[in-house]
Amino acid sequence: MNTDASELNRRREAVAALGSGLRRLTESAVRSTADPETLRRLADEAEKLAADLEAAGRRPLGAIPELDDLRIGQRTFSPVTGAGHPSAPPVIVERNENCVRGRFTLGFAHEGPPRFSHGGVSAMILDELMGWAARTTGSPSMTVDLAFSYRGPVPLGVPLMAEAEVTEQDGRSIRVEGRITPESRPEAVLVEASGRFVTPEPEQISALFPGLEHLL
Ligand SMILES: CCCCCCCCCCCC(=O)SCCNC(=O)CCNC(=O)[C@H](O)C(C)(C)COP(=O)(O)OP(=O)(O)OC[C@H]1O[C@@H](n2cnc3c(N)ncnc32)[C@H](O)[C@@H]1OP(=O)(O)O
Repeated sequence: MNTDASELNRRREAVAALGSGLRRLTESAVRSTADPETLRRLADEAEKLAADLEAAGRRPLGAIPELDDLRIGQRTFSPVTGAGHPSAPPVIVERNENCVRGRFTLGFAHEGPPRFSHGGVSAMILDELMGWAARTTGSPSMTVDLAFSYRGPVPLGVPLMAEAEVTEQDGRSIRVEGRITPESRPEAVLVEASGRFVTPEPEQISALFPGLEHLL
């Protein structure tokens, strides 16, 4: 495959366009009040679209998409930040020296209590952003311990912000704090998180991610 810069850009734009269409479809599906005949007809069309995508080529388990850069948290198909993922908000991330900030709006696809986010969605967003904050130390790491306080319900359809920062590093262990707030009221903390991330030993990296060591 030709992977020069303009070809990668064309692919990136096409992946984002498909992701955007699928997100609209997902949102429409979970809001739909259509009759059973309409739903059955659309289900058949969805199966055909899936078969077309499968026939056009699929990456094997563990293969990193050529659009990704794991060192900076660029993951095209992440369920949190991926422009190509059908249920990612997606969170748009800015990285700074030892912290990251993400902006996003949640929809019906992320609903828990009526009108509010599912608690697991907030947790998933914080886990990923806190992981990328830990990565600002220069070492790849994995979540080993993560605790949340849900202080207020997280509204759907409202611009939100998630922030994560490294507060301590001791050898392989990195402490990270995170929070979700409304974008317009950063002082109103809705979810607070505190976690520990551990850098696997080189032999653990080789065992867990064979062949990917140079990408981490
Ligand atoms: C990398 C590329 C990513 C690249 C891609 C990243 C995408 C972003 C994703 C966001 C982040 C995730 O979700 S990551 C996915 C979720 N996480 C995981 O699957 C991790 C599962 N855990 C593991 O595989 C393992 O715990 C390792 C490999 C991380 C570490 O194993 P280990 O080396 O045997 O650990 P061990 O020596 O026992 O412990 C090391 C230190 O951590 C502490 N520790 C260990 N486990 C825990 C624990 N559950 N709770 C508290 N503390 C713990 C120990 O007390 C010790 O502290 P001390 O005695 O030294 O003080």
